[in-house]
Parts: sequence; structure tokens; C-alpha cells
Amino acid sequence: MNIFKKLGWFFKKEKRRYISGITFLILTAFANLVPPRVLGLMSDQLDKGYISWSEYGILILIVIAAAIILYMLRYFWRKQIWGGAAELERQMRSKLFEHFMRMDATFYQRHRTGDLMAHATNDVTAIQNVAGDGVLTLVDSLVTGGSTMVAMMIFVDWRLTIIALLPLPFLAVGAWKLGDHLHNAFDKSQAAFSRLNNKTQESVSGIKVLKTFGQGKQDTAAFDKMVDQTIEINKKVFKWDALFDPLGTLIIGLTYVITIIYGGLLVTNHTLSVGQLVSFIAYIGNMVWPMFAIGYLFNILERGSASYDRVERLLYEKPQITDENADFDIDKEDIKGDLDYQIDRFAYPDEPELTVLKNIKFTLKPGQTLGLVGKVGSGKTTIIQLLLREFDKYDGRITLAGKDIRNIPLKVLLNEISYVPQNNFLFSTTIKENIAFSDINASDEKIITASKKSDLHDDILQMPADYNTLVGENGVSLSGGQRQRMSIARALLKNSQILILDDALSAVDAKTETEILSSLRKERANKTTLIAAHRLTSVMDADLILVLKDGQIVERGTHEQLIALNGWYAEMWRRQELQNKVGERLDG
Ligand SMILES: Nc1ncnc2c1ncn2[C@@H]1O[C@H](COP(=O)(O)OP(=O)(O)OP(=O)(O)O)[C@@H](O)[C@H]1O
Repeated sequence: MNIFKKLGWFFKKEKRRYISGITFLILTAFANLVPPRVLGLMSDQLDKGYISWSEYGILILIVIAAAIILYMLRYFWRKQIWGGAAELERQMRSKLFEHFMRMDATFYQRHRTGDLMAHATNDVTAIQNVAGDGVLTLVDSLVTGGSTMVAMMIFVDWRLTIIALLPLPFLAVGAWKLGDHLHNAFDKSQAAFSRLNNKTQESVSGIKVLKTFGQGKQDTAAFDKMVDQTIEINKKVFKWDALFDPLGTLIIGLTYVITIIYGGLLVTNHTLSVGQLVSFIAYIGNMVWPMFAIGYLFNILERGSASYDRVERLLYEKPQITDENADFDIDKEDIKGDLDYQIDRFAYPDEPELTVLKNIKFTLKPGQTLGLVGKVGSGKTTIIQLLLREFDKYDGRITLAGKDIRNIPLKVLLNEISYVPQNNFLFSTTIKENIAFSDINASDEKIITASKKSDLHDDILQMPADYNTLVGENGVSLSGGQRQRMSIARALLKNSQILILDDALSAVDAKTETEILSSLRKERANKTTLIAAHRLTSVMDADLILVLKDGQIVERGTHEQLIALNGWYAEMWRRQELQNKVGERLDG
């Protein structure tokens, strides 16, 4: 019952809906008492040996009227109570989604995507059930069960009521206990089924890799094992189901047997009329659902409460990247200026002892380009992540036009940055919408200009419905280079003060790379660009190149200065040049 208290805020908000819904439910319970009673009166008429058609007609009319009224009442309570449950679902889902949108990188490091999806689906459904099935079973078990029992006592006989109903509480206990097992088994079976689905999807998506590495047989064996496990888990569902159904039949059957024996005795004694016994039997039918409802109620409330706690715990987590220290007087014009990094030390929150960046210090003037190079894992992406404020805790500061980025409102800062990440994400929609993602109202002309600058326009014209071609699972699959260029077009459309390319040209050929870089230089004359790359040709024209090793700057300067230095950069440059020449010979 605690969960009703926890959801008090919702029931208070939806007070009118629930008061009317519960009123309709109570009226339904009372209207339900009429047909059995009328059935009894009809039977008594028959028992007299003659039929008074006028009285009989009135009874028939009463049954028809009760049926129509019941129909309407049921419609109204369903509309109100199920409507309430749907509203709660909507509100919980929006709350969670907004929360997910607000959270930062550390939150997504702590929680796996699958778990977050489960909270947003299974837990929300369990909470929604409290506001729908929970309210229904509570009112039904109390009002329908209570009023039917009172009707049995008043219209029939209190001794028969007590004795005949003795087995029914076992129905409630059975529904509660077995229902819980059944539900658990069902959850496990659903989880097993989704694991099987994931496996199938992964194997089908990775079929080329599987075959190339000759792993087909092993994968089939692993799949067969998983199918066997899933079947075992499913068998448990059938086991609990097989115990559950006959239990209901047994208990209800027992109730009828007691009624026939004891009730029959009372009829032969003339304590009861035949009509009363008929009414009683019909009332037993009315009692079955409320007994099940009590059992279900416990399950619904327990599950709802556990799910609500889980969701609350998640919602309680506060994002660490906030506008807490923001100066809201700062707007986009105030941050046009030098980008200055003065980082003494940075460590990721999950490994605070491990220094990932040390002494990263440089200044870029508007219009300048920075090149970040170095071995894998040397800290290039981390430097970028700090500018994007994915992490705020570090020794030192990063400033834009002299303003600490942690004091710039997030919206203002991020609006001025276009970021092309290593793993670019495309949505399953049209090419046009994917490019216009940063500015959904962008004109076709602007979209085409952006894709021309990223050397993508000609590729798009080759596609089945050019800019309206769908990409992703239901549309064309794009090559790695096309995906990268589409992300660049998306970033260029935003035309921000700072553009970040994180290994964003790795999948395009050298010629395309040169074309894109030269159009970028023209486009971004007064704007700042950061390029992290493995291929040194991507950064050779940069105003400043930083070579990183284990999170520290080990070489710095322009391309010419670094070649003259004859260190890691010069060595890599020679190697990459040699590779290019060999490649050209082979192609030729
Ligand atoms: N979220 C994270 N939590 C903890 N450690 C991380 C995290 N992301 C990266 N690291 C570690 O920080 C170091 C720097 O990684 P980073 O991604 O910045 O390197 P990189 O130079 O961009 O590498 P690559 O060239 O492969 O993109 C690596 O040792 C990496 O394992």
C-alpha cells in the first residue's frame, strides 16, 4: 500500500479522474448484484409451478436494464482508470527521458544502456500497472467482494455464505504466491528471449566477420546452447501456469460442491427457497474475480513499489556538469576570442589516481587551426572532451576570450562548437534530415552547400532518392567515408566558432581529404578549428601541432618546425610518406 503513498503526487493531480473512475467502479459492483438476485426471483416463480407473465416481464426488463447500465458503467470506469494509468506512463516516461538528456558522460559510464532501457520500459510498465490494475483490483476486491458477500448474507443465508466461501481465501493466496512465481518466471523468459534476439541480431549483422574468421560453426553451437537455455527457462513458465489454472478450478469447484450439499440441505429443510440457492450460485461467480484480485493486488503493488524505487534512485542522480557556476550574462559575442588551455592535470572520475592529461598548455587565436597527433590512447580525444565539458573536474582552466568555460552557460558554449566525433552517429532517417540535424529549419540550399564543402554532394546525387534517401537499417548503407563526410556536413551547417574533427577524415582517401581541408580553410577563415588525427596530412597545415605521449605534450610547433626537430613527428611523417608512395605504386 506504500506505493499508493509514493504515487500520492500523481493521484492528487488526477483526483477528479480517479474519484469519478472509482465511483463508476463502485456503481458497477452494486449493479452486478442485480442479475443474480433477479435470477433467483425468476427461479422462485418457476418453482411455484405457474408463470405470471407480467411479473416475469418486469424481471426480464430489469435484467436488460442492468446489462445496459453495466455496459455503460464499465465503459466509463475503464476510460477513467486506464486513462489515468496511461497518463502516469506518459509522465514517467517523459521524466526519465528528460533526465537521460540532462545527464552527463559519467552517468552513462556508470549505467549500461540496456539497464537504462529496462528502467524506461519494464519499470515504467510496473508503475503504470499500479495506477491501472492496482486501483482496479483494490476497489474490486474490497467493494465487489464485500458487497457480494453482504448480498449473499442478506438475500440468502449467512451460515451458507460463511461455509461456502471458506475455500475462496485460498484462491487469493494461490493467486498471490503462484502469481508471483509465474510473473518471475515470465520476466526471466522475456529476458532470455531478448538475449536470444540480441544474439541473432549480432550474428546476422556480423555475419561477414563470422564467416571470414571461420567462426560459423562455433557461433551456431553457441546459438543452439542459448536456444536450449531459453527453452528450459520457458518450461518454468509452463510449470507455474500448469499449477495455477487447476488450483482455481479446484477451489471454485469445492465452493460449488459445498454450496450444493449444504444449500441443498437448507432447501429441503425449507430454510431456503430454490430461487435463493440459484441466486447464491450466481453470486459465487461474482466472488471469483475479487478473490483473484486480492492476490494480484499484492503482486502489482510489490512490483510497482520496487520499480518506483529503482526509477526514483535514477532520477535522484544529479548531473555533474551543470550551469551551477554559470554567468548568464555571457552570450555568444562574449566568447569570440582566444581559446586558451592551461590544464595542469586531469584524471577520469572512475580512475582518479591515473593521470590522463598533464601540463596541456596552448593558446589558439580565432582563425587558427590546432593539430593533435600521437599514438592511440595518448589523450587526443580527452583534450577535446574537456572543451565539450563532458568532464569538469581538472586542475587548471580552459578559457574562451578569457572566460573559464565552466562559467559559460552550457547552451551558449555548446552552440558555438561543432563536433565531429570518431564514431559518428547517423539517425535512421533521410540524408537531408541527418545533415540538417543541427538546424532543422535549414534551407535546401544551405544543406547542399554544406555537403558540397564536405565532398559529399556527388555521392548523394547517385543515391536512389538523392537527399531524401533513407539511411540506416531501413535505407542505404553508407561507406565509412560517406558517414564521416555526412558528419562533417552536419557540423559545417552549424557554422560555429569552434569546429572539432576527431579523427574524422580517417576513412576518406587522400585526395578527398585535401579537398575537404582546403574548403575548410576558406570557410573558417576567422574561426578556430581543432583536428585530432592519425594521418599527419590532416594536420600539416595547422598553425600549431601538438604531439602527445601518455597525456603530455612531447613536441610542439608547425609542420616545418616539427620536421626540423626530427623527433616522433618527423619519423611518422617519413613513414606515412613512404606508405603513400608504396600505395600509389600498387594502385598504379
Ligand atoms: N571514459 C574513460 N574513462 C577512463 N579512462 C578513459 C576514458 N576514455 C579514455 N580513457 C583512457 O584515457 C587515455 C587517453 O584516451 P584518449 O581516448 O583521449 O586517447 P586518443 O589519443 O584519443 O586515442 P585514439 O587515437 O585511439 O582515439 C587512454 O589511456 C584511455 O584508455
